[in-house]
Amino acid sequence: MALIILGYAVFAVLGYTKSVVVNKNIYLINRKLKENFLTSKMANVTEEQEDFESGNLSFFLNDLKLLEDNYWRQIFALLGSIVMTIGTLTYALYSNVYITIIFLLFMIIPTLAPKLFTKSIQAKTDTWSQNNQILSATVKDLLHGALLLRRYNVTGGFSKRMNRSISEMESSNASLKNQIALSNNFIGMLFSTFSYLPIGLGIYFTITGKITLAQFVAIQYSSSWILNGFNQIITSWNTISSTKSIRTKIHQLKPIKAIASTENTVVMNKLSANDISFNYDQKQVFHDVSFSVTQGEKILIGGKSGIGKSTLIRMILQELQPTSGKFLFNNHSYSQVDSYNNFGIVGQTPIIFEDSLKDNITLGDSTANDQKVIIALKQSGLEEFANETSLQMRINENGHNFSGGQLKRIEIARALYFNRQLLLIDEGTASLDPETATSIHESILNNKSLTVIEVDHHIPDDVKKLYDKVYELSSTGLALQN
Ligand SMILES: Nc1ncnc2c1ncn2[C@@H]1O[C@H](COP(=O)(O)OP(=O)(O)OP(=O)(O)O)[C@@H](O)[C@H]1O
Repeated sequence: MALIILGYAVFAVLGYTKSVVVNKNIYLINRKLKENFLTSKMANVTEEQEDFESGNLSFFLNDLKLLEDNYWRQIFALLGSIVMTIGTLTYALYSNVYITIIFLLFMIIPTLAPKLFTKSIQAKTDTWSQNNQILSATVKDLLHGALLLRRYNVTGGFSKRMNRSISEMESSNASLKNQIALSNNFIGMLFSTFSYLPIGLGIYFTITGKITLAQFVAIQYSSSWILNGFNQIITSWNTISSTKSIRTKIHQLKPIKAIASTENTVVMNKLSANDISFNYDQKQVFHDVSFSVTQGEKILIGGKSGIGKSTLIRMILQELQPTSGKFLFNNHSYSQVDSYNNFGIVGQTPIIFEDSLKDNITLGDSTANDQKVIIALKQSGLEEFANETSLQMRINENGHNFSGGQLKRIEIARALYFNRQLLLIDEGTASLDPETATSIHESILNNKSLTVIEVDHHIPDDVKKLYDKVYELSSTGLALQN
């Protein structure tokens, strides 16, 4: 009795140890995989990528979870089954080679069966993944716009879209699980059926004296272990193959590019645009645009909405290539990495991270020198936060605990902290009240060491006076206004 209890206890400890080892490995694999995925996506982002946030968020949370359950855990299960099967197979072969081979031959058919299901399971996994992405985009959109919907008293707004996304995702989830269950049960049935047939042969051999009764019993017992082992191997293999498209996407991850750092900045003397023309496909946006800006100079480029001001900024950043003409930095061609190393950008909507004020300025470098951050805060007009206590202040989601003007100044402080000598401002103050916009302009335009190219079409005349040059962009080129 005590021996039996001890046996069960040993099995329990072994079972627990196996789980701990598997979970430790899954932890290490997931950590590495998720870090690599996120770093690669962040390092290779471009403005053109559709559904970048919702698509990747869904892949990160859903597809990688599916990969854990249906790939990594199955790999460990597969290894366990292989060890068990080889062990019992060796024992069975030792008992009687011929009967064991007959058992194995009967298993060929169920072993081939998963091929029937591979394609349909993969297709259902792909549908599940797409529907998860659609649902993520819907959830992100609805939570982002929840307050607006409430303010219009239409909390049920977009309910059709929400219901459709949820139901399509859940139904593809159920459909995928059903398909895997159908496949596994079918394979299980074949294994059971084909394992009974050789038993008849075993009985015949025993009756005719070709094998002893002891051998027959040994083979029959071990055959059920072998059968289970094979069944588990095939089932795991079947589930593993359903994750093929997820694994393909991981293999296609682009390598991590060099990340821009303050060490790579060079002294800026001049940036020039020489006869720049640009088309989106066949549609001409503008042509023959030329200008230059030297160190410390501030220029403003106006022009009606849709004329191509943001397009021009993206070309300066080398994110878009001109149809003809060339941009030169210090009289040389330059790459996108050069532009990211040397140019700071302030856009219409501030990009704010749910983190400390310091991390928002140093972009996550909490080991950065506080004094350097404090200087950047002062230079950008955020004196009230230019102290060590305020640096640790947490900025809420979307910067809700800061004003629009303060968030804008945080973006400017970021560029100054990173020693960006050329600031590209794309309608940076358009959403602010005139007083705040003027005050922000004053702190930027009075900074002698900063070079500024700003594109905006609603800058008041008294602020226009602060620029060295004011241009007007039109489809036929750039005209100097002062
Ligand atoms: N990815 C794109 N594909 C095709 N056309 C585009 C694309 N992005 C912008 N456009 C078009 O190019 C033109 C210039 O757009 P751009 O955003 O540069 O104008 P803008 O002067 O900055 O406008 P605004 O002042 O309203 O911000 C517009 O007609 C716009 O519709």
